[in-house]
Amino acid sequence: MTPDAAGRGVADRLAPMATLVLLRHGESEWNAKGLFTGWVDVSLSPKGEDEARRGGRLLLDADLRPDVVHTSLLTRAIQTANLAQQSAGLLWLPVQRSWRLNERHYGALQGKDKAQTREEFGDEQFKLWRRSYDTPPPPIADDDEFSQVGDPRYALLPSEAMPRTECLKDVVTRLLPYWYDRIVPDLAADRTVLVVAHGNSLRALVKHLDDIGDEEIAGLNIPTGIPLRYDLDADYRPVERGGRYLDPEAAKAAIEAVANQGR
Ligand SMILES: O=C(O)[C@@H](CO)OP(=O)(O)O
Repeated sequence: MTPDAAGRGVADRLAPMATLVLLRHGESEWNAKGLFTGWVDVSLSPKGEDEARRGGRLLLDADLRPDVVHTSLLTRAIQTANLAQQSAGLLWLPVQRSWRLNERHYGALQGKDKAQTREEFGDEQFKLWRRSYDTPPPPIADDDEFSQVGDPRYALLPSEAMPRTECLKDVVTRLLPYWYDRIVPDLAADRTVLVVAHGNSLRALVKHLDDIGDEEIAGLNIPTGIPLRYDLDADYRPVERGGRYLDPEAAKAAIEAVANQGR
């Protein structure tokens, strides 16, 4: 076997090096109502709390014990991490939070009913705003009741870095520094990493991991509350494209439901 510059053989480089588990928060109160949410800080619904606990049990059943947790700054992700960790007996784990894992900012659509928006603007525009890679919704006004300007949790974020709307491409841009600078070092230290985040911030991360094309990403939906396991090689790329949901059957049905929202 010919060693590479670092003295590793091909087999070493392809051997799984680290485990990453992605978990979308459980159903939120606004998921249940069919409203665009984005950065609006809503809580989990009772169903979402159950999903989060079940997510923790799925980790236990799969013998997956994360060493560290990363969440967004939004309550629904924080609650999900807490409930999942609690049901897995892991409330003591170190947790880091960052706005870079927040949901995509949904701009002026925040607080709007998905079905009504689809009726008003048509299927094509609705799909573009929801799932296209590079078409952001119109920006939200700073004095809108659903704007996050002035929210103390973003006090350290300079005004020009505070999104007023985002497309998925913008999310990839603000998320990748966190991936490279905060998550990869944990993986490099042989830690199993749990990332508890959101439908679209996880779509951005999965796009990067699986190297999904800008058109193809429109068809990817992430279900609430079902852990998705990725074993990564020495380049922090998935050994198996798409990873593995810990409950594949439930994931299939839930993915379908997310895709059909607003109908
Ligand atoms: O409203 C939102 O912020 C997201 C996730 O709940 O919705 P969608 O799946 O429509 O992008």
